[in-house]
Amino acid sequence: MSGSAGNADGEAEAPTGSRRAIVAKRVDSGEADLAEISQLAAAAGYEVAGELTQTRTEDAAFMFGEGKVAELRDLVRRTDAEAVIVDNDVGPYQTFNIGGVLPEGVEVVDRFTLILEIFGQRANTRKAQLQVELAELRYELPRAEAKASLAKRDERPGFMGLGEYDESVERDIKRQISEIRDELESIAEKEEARREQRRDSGFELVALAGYTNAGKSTLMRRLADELAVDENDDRHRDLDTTAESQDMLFTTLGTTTRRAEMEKRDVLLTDTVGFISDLPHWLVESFESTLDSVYRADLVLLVVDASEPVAEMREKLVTSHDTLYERNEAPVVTVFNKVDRLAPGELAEKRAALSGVAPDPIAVSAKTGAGVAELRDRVEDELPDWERERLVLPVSDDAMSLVSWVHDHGYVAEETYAGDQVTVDFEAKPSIVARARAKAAEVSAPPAEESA
Ligand SMILES: Nc1nc2c(ncn2[C@@H]2O[C@H](COP(=O)(O)OP(=O)(O)OP(=O)(O)O)[C@@H](O)[C@H]2O)c(=O)[nH]1
Ligand SMILES: [Mg+2]
Repeated sequence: MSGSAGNADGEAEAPTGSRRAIVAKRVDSGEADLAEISQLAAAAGYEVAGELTQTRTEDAAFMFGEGKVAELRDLVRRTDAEAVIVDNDVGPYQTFNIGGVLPEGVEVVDRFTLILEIFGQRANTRKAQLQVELAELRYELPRAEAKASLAKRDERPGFMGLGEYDESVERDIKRQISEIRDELESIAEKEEARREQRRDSGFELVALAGYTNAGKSTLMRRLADELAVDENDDRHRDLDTTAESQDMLFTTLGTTTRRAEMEKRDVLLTDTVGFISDLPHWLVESFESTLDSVYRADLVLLVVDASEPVAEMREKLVTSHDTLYERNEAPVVTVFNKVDRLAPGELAEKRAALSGVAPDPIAVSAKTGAGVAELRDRVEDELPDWERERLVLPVSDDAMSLVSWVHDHGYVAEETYAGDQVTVDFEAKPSIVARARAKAAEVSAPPAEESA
């Protein structure tokens, strides 16, 4: 029914053909690192045709120094690039000014626009599309004014293809934003209701979170049953049927929920969009309803790629904690993934170096499966405590259906029959134990003979 929306066989996608782009970045001090912006460019379908960096304070008009912008123009000409991707928070006027120096038709793309391009390409559900649209509009809003005055000055007619501009554009953007917010809110409410319903059915909700490309989806497949959630819970279909993995940033955009194999607990594991640094709050907020699957979980597994250098791991952990900080309600367990790539001794060193941001991490390889059994145990340990209860019931049809309900909603340690009595010794969430007691009271009650 749900046509497979993603690309099927791990074939690297080139959604828009290869557009050639220059990646550029300015830093106040030190050396500009283009690794991540280049990966983002590749994820958006660009081929990186050239690089340019500058260490200097920000130029108000051009972001880079004017001489550097001239260099950029020459590089664009030489490489025949169609776009310049700037890994800085480029203001509307700076964008306009850089564009004015570049050959006609060459686009200036900043980090956020690039990320939105990637999200736009991956958005295959109504919710994802709305979130991307919301983020685009929120990006556009402060620029609308700048464009209006630029267009009025007629310095470059049809600036960014938007033709005439007036205040009504701003009003229109605001109206669209509020409409999309309303729709997203109603989606979020439905999802919250679904989470509650799942909790009522005895499931614990565990979410995978972490920087993009940390290995969340790969770990999901390790931990989860092949059984898709909708087979357990047929009223609700989750999004994609598979959580894809690729060595690419933002492979996952939507949310996938699977039942995870645990010893005692019934766990629903959710994989979702990864975190990335230097995102403005409006962009993170636009994806709030997707991030709710993390924020509202019972436990968060914060996955980090442990094959990266300590400094990078630390930065990514800090970004992840910042993203979680405001809204997250659940306990967090840090998972050092990709330990198959570590040299002997490296794990201990990294653990020690990162103990401040990653206390007591659990080390796994989602690829080989090493450490995954320990991770399962750890998840069960960290989930909120269960209560123990023992019910003695008269054997009857009602009692048997209660016993099977208890099996479905908790962990039965022992079930014994003696004479016409059955005893179930079990553990479950406090709310489940309370419901089991109430049901037991009904089952055990003497046949209806209430006096009138
Ligand atoms: N060597 C090694 N590679 C891994 C391991 N886990 C994941 N990978 C690789 O890391 C890359 C990213 O994995 P994903 O599972 O797509 O990562 P993700 O966190 O879901 O990434 P996004 O959805 O893009 O945010 C893929 O190429 C995986 O094959 C691991 O334990 N060891
Ligand atoms: Mg993923």
